[in-house]
Amino acid sequence: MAVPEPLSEDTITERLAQLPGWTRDGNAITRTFAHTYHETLHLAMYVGAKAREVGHHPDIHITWQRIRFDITTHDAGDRLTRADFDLAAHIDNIAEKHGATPV
Ligand SMILES: C[C@H](O)[C@H](O)[C@H]1CNC2=NC(N)=NC(=O)C2=N1
Repeated sequence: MAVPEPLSEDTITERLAQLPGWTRDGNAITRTFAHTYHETLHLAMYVGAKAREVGHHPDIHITWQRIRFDITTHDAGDRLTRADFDLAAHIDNIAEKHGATPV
């Protein structure tokens, strides 16, 4: 399979501007939501199902009433690609649908 192409800095800036709430952390993008501990577990499952569907997987960090998603493309040497931003948009939709509060 072809190696995914890392995005240019200009494109990263553009795509990030379309995803309010997501911030850059080096070569990853990250966003945290608040919910009950139980619901963060549900959210992880729903996002996991979407990740399986699209073939791109976020790192998921769950703590007390917080869930954080970190996304980068490992196949591109941990660089940002369009798949990262597409997945972030899916996560926003899922989080909103399930009543998670942006932090
Ligand atoms: C073959 C398969 O599509 C790849 O290994 C995918 C799976 N999910 C992935 N997820 C993420 N975040 N980065 C990847 O490089 C990646 N690669």
